[in-house]
This record gives sequence, C-alpha cells and structure tokens, in this order.
Amino acid sequence: MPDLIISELTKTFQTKVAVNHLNMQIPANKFIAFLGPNGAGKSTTVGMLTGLTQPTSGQITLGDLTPETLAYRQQIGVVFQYGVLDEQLTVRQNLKLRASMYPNVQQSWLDRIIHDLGLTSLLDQRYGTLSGGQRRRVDISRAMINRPKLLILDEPSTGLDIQTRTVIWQVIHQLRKELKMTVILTTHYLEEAEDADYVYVIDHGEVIAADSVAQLKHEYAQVEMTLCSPSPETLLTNLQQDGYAAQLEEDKVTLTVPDAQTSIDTLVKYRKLISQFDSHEGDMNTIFLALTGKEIR
Ligand SMILES: Nc1ncnc2c1ncn2[C@@H]1O[C@H](COP(=O)(O)OP(=O)(O)OP(=O)(O)O)[C@@H](O)[C@H]1O
Repeated sequence: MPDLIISELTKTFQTKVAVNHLNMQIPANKFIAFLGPNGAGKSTTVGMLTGLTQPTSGQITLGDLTPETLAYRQQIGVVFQYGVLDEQLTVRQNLKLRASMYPNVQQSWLDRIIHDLGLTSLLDQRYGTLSGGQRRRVDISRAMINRPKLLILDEPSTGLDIQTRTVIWQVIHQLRKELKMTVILTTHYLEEAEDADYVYVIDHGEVIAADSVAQLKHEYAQVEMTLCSPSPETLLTNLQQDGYAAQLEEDKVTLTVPDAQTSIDTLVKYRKLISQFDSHEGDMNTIFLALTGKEIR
C-alpha cells in the first residue's frame, strides 16, 4: 500500500473548527494511534478518511486515490463508534449482504474471520439482539470482509470488558501481520495507544505531538519516584530545601524527576533517609498531562 497522506486537512462546522490543518504521512503496515480527549476531532478525522465527511479544505490521498472514489473505499475497512449493521437482520445475513458489495470475497475468508472473532454460534441471531461486545466483534468482521489495506478503528473498545478487548486485539494484530495492513486507531484508552508504532496526540483539532511511544516518553514523561523512609518528614524537608517538588502521601514521599539518571542521583544523595523506593517512567497519561496540562480521562 502506498503511504496515506493527509495534508492541511481542515473541517469546520459553522464556527467550530473540529479539525485544524492536520498533516500526516502514514506508511504501510504500521499501527498508528490518534490519542485525544472527547471532542479532540478524532471522529471527524475518521469521517473524512472514510469519505463520508467532506473536508472544508485540505486533501487525503492513498497513492492516486482519494476517499470519494470507490477504488479507495474498497481498500479500507472501518469500525465506527456506533454499529452500522441492520438490527433486524441476523449476523449471517448482515455479513453476506456486506460481502456482496465487494468483488471476489471468498467463503473461506468469511469463515475464517467468523471463526477468529468467535461468531459461529451467533450467526443466526439478529444483530439487534446482540450484547455490546458481540456487536463489536461483528462490526470488526464486517470491516475485515474485503481484506482491507487500511483498517480504521474509531474507539473500538469503548464500554467493552477486558476479555473482549483482548480477543479483539489478538485478532487485529494477527490479521495486520498477515494482510500487511495499516491500522489507524482512535482512542482515549492509554494502554491501547502504548502498543502503537506511532502516536499522534490530538487536542482541539490539532496535532500537539507526534512520535513513537518510546520517544514521547523520553521527551515528555518524567520519572515518578516513591520513597519510603523511617523519617518521611525529614526526607521531605531536605528534598524541598534542595528544590525538589516533593510531597508526602500516606507516609511516603513522592516526587518526579526529569530522567532515570536524576532518579539514581537522588537515591544516592538521600540514601541514609531511604528504606525502600519505587521509580518508574511516566505513562501516556503523564505525556498527555505534560502536553496539555490536563488529564486525558
Ligand atoms: N456535525 C457536527 N456539527 C457541529 N459540530 C460538530 C459536528 N461533528 C463534530 N462536531 C464538533 O467537532 C468537535 C470534534 O468532534 P469529534 O467527534 O471529531 O471529537 P472526538 O475526538 O471524536 O471526540 P470523542 O472522543 O468524544 O468521540 C467537537 O467539538 C464536536 O462538538
């Protein structure tokens, strides 16, 4: 698959700028996360990537193709936030109907995704009667029918239990390898973004940071330290006098330092006052907090 190129993509609703001059170049066979809070502009971007929402300005190209063409749409699969299948039809009827919209869908492929997503026993049940997790598994199988080169998942895990999430991600990662598929995921689940090859952090319709998870952590996530002490007040006072923004939380002293080396230096310097410690790099939430000054959820 050629790179997916998004240039100066903008969407305005009346006076609201939902997506503001987005620029991205997404290579084939990568797992990309769009991480942002409610209202950041993720779904609007997905709408434009699927050709359902017309951009106010800017372009999306996949090689020679643009989202309004049939050829582009035949290369993508989409899992929308809300199901798009017919509630009155059974799972089997819905999948058959969808398969008939693409040329050359082999029954063996359909059987494979039905099996992998654990849908065999649900085939004759009406879609409208399925549980949230069951629906989502059907939605994903629908998106996979045409063996997409680009799979777009708009908050696929919202409201799902951990077992369903695990199954879904195992199947997606396996199919991604087999089909050399690019996956774009929008999420505010930080754990999901941690698995991505590359993360775009989006807020107010703009990309505020874009990098690998490792690099984002290196740049924005500080090291969080928790120190146990026989005399925590003394340790706290000493740290504060030396300019650390340390706090006392339930008899433990907590502080953040810029990097692992500073954390080691701190442990050595105050070793006589420290009985135990925990020190770890911040997660995606710390990164989001560092970038925007607010929690992601
Ligand atoms: N059809 C519309 N008319 C007016 N405003 C809209 C429309 N669609 C989206 N918006 C606004 O655009 C902004 C971005 O919305 P969008 O749904 O893209 O965010 P999101 O990042 O997907 O959020 P969430 O995580 O809650 O799904 C929001 O302020 C939203 O209210």
